[in-house]
This record gives sequence, C-alpha cells and structure tokens, in this order.
Amino acid sequence: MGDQHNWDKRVQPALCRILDANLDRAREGMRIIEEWCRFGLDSAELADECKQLRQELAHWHTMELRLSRDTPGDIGTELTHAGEEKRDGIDSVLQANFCRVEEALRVLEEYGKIYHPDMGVSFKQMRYRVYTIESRLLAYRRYQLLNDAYLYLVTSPSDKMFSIVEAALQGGLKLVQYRDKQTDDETRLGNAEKLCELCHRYDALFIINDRVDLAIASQADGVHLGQKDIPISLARQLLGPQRIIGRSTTNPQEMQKAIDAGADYIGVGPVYETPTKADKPAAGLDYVRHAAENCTIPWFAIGGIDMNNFDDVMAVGGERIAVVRAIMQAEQPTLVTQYFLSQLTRVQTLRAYNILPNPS
Ligand SMILES: Cc1ncc(COP(=O)(O)OP(=O)(O)O)c(N)n1
Ligand SMILES: Cc1ncsc1CCOP(=O)(O)O
Ligand SMILES: [Mg+2]
Repeated sequence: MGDQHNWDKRVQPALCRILDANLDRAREGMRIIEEWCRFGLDSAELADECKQLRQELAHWHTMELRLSRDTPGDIGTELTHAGEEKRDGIDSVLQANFCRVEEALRVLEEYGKIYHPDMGVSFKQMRYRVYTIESRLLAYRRYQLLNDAYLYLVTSPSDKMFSIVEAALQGGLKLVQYRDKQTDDETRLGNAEKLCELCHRYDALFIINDRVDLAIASQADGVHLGQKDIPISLARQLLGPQRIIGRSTTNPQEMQKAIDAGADYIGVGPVYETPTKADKPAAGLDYVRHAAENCTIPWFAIGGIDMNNFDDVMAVGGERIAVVRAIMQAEQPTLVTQYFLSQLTRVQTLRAYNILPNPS
C-alpha cells in the first residue's frame, strides 16, 4: 500500500509535466498553422477550425497541469537538433508544425488515458481532425498557387535541366511540368524527385507529364494528361481530390469535355506549330480566342509562344502561357522568366482597368 502511495506520488507530477509540455507544444504548433491559414491563405474556414482545436486544447490545459511546470528542472529545454533550426520555405514550416502537433497529440492520447477517462478518446479525435486540416490545407495551397500561376514551364531533356529550372524559379516561376519522353523510368523517377524538391523549395508547384504513377511516387502536386492518356476520372480516383489534374486540348469540344470531367486546368494549343511537338498541327489563335471567351477554369496557351509573338496571343485574350523552348533554350532563363511574368502582370492590370482593348 505504502509502495503504491510512493509510486503514485512520483508518477503523478511526471504525468502532469508530460501533459503540460505536450499541450503547450500542440497549442503552439496549431497557432503557427492557424496564422498561415489566416494571413497566407485568407481562409476563414481553415483558420476557424485551427482556432477551435486550440480552444479544445486550452480546455484540457488545466491549472493543475500548468502548475506542475518546472522549466529550470526540465532537462529537455536544452535539447534541439539541427532540423529545428532550418526551414526551407512555407511548406517546410507547415510540415514541421503538423508533425509537432500530431506527435504531441499522440503523447497526450497515450498518457492522457491514465490521467482522465475522456482524455484518450478526445485527443485521438483531435489528431484525426489535424490530419484532415493538413490535407485540406495542402490542397487549398495547391489550388491557390495554380490560380496565381500565369507562366508555366514545361521542361525538355537537357544536361542543364536542373540549373535552368532553378534559374527560372529564381525569376519567380511558380509552375513547372517535368516532360521527358526519352529516359528510362528509374532515371525519370530520380529526376522527378529532385525537381519536386527544387520546386517546393521555391514554393512552386510541380506537375508530371503523362504519368500518374510517377506523380504519386515523386510526391508531385499533380499530373498533366493528354487526350490519349488515361481518363481524368480514373486519374482522380488514383490521385484523390488534393492533386491537380491538367488536360491538353486542341479544340472547343475537348475543352468542354475536360471541364466537365473535372480537370483543374487545361492546355490550349498548339497555338503555333512547334518543333517541340512536331507531329501536332497548330490549333491557332482562333482557339485561344474561344478559350478566352468560354473557359471557366485556368487555361494556358501553349505551343510556339515566345517573346516575339507574346503580344499576338494576348491580343486574342490569352492570359496564361506555357512554354518549353522560350525558357529551356534561353541564354538567361531568369531574365526571360522575369520578362514574361512582368508582361503577364501588365496585361492583367491593363485588363482590370479596361485599358487593353477587348480581344478582336
Ligand atoms: C500545359 C500543357 N499543355 C499541353 C501539353 C501537351 O500534352 P500532350 O498532348 O499529352 O503531349 P505531350 O506533352 O505528352 O507530348 C502539355 N504537356 N502541357
Ligand atoms: C508539349 C506541347 N503541347 C502542345 S505544344 C507543346 C510544346 C510547346 O513547346 P514550345 O514552347 O517549345 O513551342
Ligand atoms: Mg501527354
């Protein structure tokens, strides 16, 4: 009996300290995530869900637990590891904090079961709610980046592919597609993983051409499917609602079918004939005009677009462009990227003020 009493006397304070430390950790992590939902994504819904979770955590963070805190006596306050010091971008801040919250909730769930009969179930439910926020936030962020992306770089095989893509990212590019019809799958997967990491370091989206399997394996943000690739509905089943699916279209019927099937964006073209896709006849500027008047999802004019004909594409209503050679073969990919981005912003601004004449 005495032993039991002594044991309880030692266990109880330790238990309270574990719960206190992990409630703190979970609340701090949730706050960091909430700030991004509120100020970065402008999502009242996601910010509110984070806030509700913080309030539930606060409800469990009782005076008894807080009074158990003994910061000077806590040997863990001095322990940090290199990963905590380094954050590559928003994605890495969010990822680190989701991990932190989920871990803390797991600890609270396990130790909480000893402390209070309802704690285990309560923290388990919270952990699942955090998983849901995590995937919603990722999807939200992807679709927001897509919506904000006006320039799309589609890669071509090159010894300098990584340095060219990085140069374009340094110029402000936010959307990259890995297109490679020549390489074996092992190399393709390695390239895709490297490109994906590179793009995410610059907070840019990374899409894979043609291959859903490689998109999943490399953790890409989505896939671009041609008319001869698998149906959008099947790709959606495989990729889920959180990944982007793009579709190539060459005429109004294909455009409407892609929209109806749930594509997130479409390619519109080839606007001009192009050696990059020599077998495909040009769809022409008329199809760009049609897209400008009728397309209800983001669309990218593609095919033979460069600095010389850019204005012609804009004159018929173009607003987003996708290019291969114009950047992949540029002497200064950063400057070309900056040029396109500034021109695309100029067009948007002029249209917003009705200064640019309506497409003719
Ligand atoms: C943005 C964008 N639009 C169109 C295409 C062409 O896709 P597809 O018709 O499947 O041809 P390939 O690129 O696979 O040769 C694209 N890749 N990206
Ligand atoms: C992949 C693709 N799909 C339609 S045109 C095209 C290639 C565009 O390449 P470029 O920008 O070099 O003309
Ligand atoms: Mg294809």
